[in-house]
Amino acid sequence: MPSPDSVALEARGVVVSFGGNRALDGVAMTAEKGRITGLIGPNGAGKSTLFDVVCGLRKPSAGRVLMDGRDVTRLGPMRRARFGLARTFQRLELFGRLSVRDNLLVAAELGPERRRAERAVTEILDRLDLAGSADSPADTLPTGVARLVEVGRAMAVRPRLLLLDEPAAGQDGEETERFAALLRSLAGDGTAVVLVEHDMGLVMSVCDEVHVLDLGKVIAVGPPAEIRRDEKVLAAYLGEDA
Ligand SMILES: Nc1ncnc2c1ncn2[C@@H]1O[C@H](COP(=O)(O)OP(=O)(O)OP(=O)(O)O)[C@@H](O)[C@H]1O
Repeated sequence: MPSPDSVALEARGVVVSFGGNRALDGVAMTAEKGRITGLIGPNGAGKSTLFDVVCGLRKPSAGRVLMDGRDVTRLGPMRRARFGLARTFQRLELFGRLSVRDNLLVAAELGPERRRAERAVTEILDRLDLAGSADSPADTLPTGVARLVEVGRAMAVRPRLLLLDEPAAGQDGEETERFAALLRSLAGDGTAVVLVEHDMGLVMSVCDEVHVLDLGKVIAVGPPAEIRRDEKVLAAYLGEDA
């Protein structure tokens, strides 16, 4: 059991229905500071819906969300962001005509580092190895790089809880390796990182713990080595359309 002080995020008994479809059916999950928590599951399992609930974009019909032990279930996305939550989206949400640097500046100027926003952005660009693309308009970037910019924009608000929705989609092998190192260094700073990702190699190599969702229910929680040979998990993925 993690100590209460180390838990950055706790979701309890979360229920979300779309008409008759229970997208989340009593879901619980925790994410700890300084650790990378994977959230995996076949298509339609409920991963993005759980992110929507955690960041305040969707109200659950039952259940609670706690950040640093504080119940934020009734708070909107802006208040949660002020408490230190940042998120990237599966569908890219960059300002296409703004440069990479300006995309990051917009975020940094909203965060705790607004008084040194330009310096903070330069540091992030270096950390992401994006200095060479700083002046490129976001809509000219290859997808893998654009996803990295999204992560940089989330980093620019100095989050304590960072939700990443398929950040490695579109990256090649080398980019994914660099990205894995970045995730480890973010966790090393004390950030609680939650990773939704279909690249199982990445999930299994970087995550400290993995939660598996299937049809709106958590079917397994554990370290990657256990999850990889869990029969319920294997069965859920075998049932997925290739
Ligand atoms: N806005 C919506 N309206 C109706 N149904 C929705 C909506 N959003 C999600 N769903 C349904 O809820 C379920 C969970 O969807 P969700 O997108 O959370 O899954 P996911 O695990 O993120 O899938 P993927 O890996 O394909 O992104 C699916 O059955 C989906 O069709």
